[in-house]
Amino acid sequence: MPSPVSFALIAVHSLKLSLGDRSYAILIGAGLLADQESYATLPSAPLAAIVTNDVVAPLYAQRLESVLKQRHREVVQIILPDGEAHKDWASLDRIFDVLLAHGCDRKTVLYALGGGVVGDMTGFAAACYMRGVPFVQIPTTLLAQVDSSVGGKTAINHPRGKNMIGAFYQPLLVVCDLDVLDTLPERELSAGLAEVIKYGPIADPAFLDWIETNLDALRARDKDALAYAVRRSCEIKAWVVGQDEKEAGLRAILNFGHTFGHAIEAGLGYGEWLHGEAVGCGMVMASELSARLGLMPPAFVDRMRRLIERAGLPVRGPALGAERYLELMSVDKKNEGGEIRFVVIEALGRAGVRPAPDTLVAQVIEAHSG
Ligand SMILES: NC(=O)c1ccc[n+]([C@@H]2O[C@H](COP(=O)([O-])OP(=O)(O)OC[C@H]3O[C@@H](n4cnc5c(N)ncnc54)[C@H](O)[C@@H]3O)[C@@H](O)[C@H]2O)c1
Ligand SMILES: O=C(O)C(=O)C[C@@H](O)[C@H](O)[C@H](O)COP(=O)(O)O
Ligand SMILES: [Zn+2]
Repeated sequence: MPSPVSFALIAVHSLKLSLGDRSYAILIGAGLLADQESYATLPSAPLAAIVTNDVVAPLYAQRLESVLKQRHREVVQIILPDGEAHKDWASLDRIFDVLLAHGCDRKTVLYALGGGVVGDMTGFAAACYMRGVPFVQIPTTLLAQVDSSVGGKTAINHPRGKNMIGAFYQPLLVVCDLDVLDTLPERELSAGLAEVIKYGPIADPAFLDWIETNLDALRARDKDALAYAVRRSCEIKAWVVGQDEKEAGLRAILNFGHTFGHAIEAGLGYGEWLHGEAVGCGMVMASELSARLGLMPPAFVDRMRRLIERAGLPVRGPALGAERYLELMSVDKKNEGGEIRFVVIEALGRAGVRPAPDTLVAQVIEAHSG
């Protein structure tokens, strides 16, 4: 595990995700989106496309287009409908239609400007268009800055399961501009905190302590606190992905809370609960499972539930019924041979993946839903 940076005023910081010739920088700082310097290492190409949505476009697309026009002859904007419900084939088709209509070629650079939904779809479009074009992540939500923009998981949803159609495809660069978090709705900030909290129990107990101490500052959008949270989260994610890009093993720890969380998202039809909300609640359930398997003490479940609640997140799942949860969780990429596999905490800062008896999982669900 990389040793943590000190919690102090951070200007622009550059981390590296090491993946051989596909390594890339993760820039973190204020005002980076409209700073020409942020993009200096990118290849020059005549054409570029900004992929964004109808909420983010009015806020930031023009600013990005102005700076990119200094690098590219033509910059196309592709504005998708907002929301998780649109992380689908129709949005992907729209991206391909516009790219083809503008004669975009293999050198065309795609810039994902938005949250995780835009980032995941732009990455998948970049992986597919002409069998692969370069793309850049410019995450504009806390969740996207601490998690989805880093690591190259790209996908769309299927009604039966979350992120079921996708590819591993790495960006050339990630640009996290902390200033854009100013306009983020409070509910979305809380959703991002779920993925920040995740890194503590799976990899870094000291970070969990730090989050508990600094949660109020994070919710008040203190820039130093946010800078540290983004930086430490990206450090941990880059450390994991750098060792296991395609989730042969270790990377699955980043899925803590997601087996239950994805069931909630799919079960409610994508969008009613935010991804971060479902993951927050899913982490309470996965903590309970860890305790019922005898791996962690009951006090750990209380600690996680209290922190997730303090972050402004729901801690009880929707009343879908244990049987429906189990049915939904039977569609999960971690499953093997028809067996549902869960990320559990084995010791504070260490996670593992294992199956659990349906009866035990049902008890966990009954205890934390409805
Ligand atoms: N690829 C990965 O590794 C990974 C990791 C975590 C999550 N995800 C995916 O990410 C998605 C969730 O991402 P999200 O939480 O960013 O949701 P999102 O992309 O839907 O964005 C949340 C909301 O905030 C709006 N928004 C974005 N930036 C804004 C800004 N600066 N100011 C005001 N509004 C803004 C968006 O338009 C949207 O309405 C899910 O689909 C999830 O599966 C992927
Ligand atoms: O990067 C990863 O690996 C993660 O699991 C990060 C998760 O936060 C993210 O939600 C991811 O998209 C879930 O992956 P999936 O393979 O379960 O779809
Ligand atoms: Zn997630």
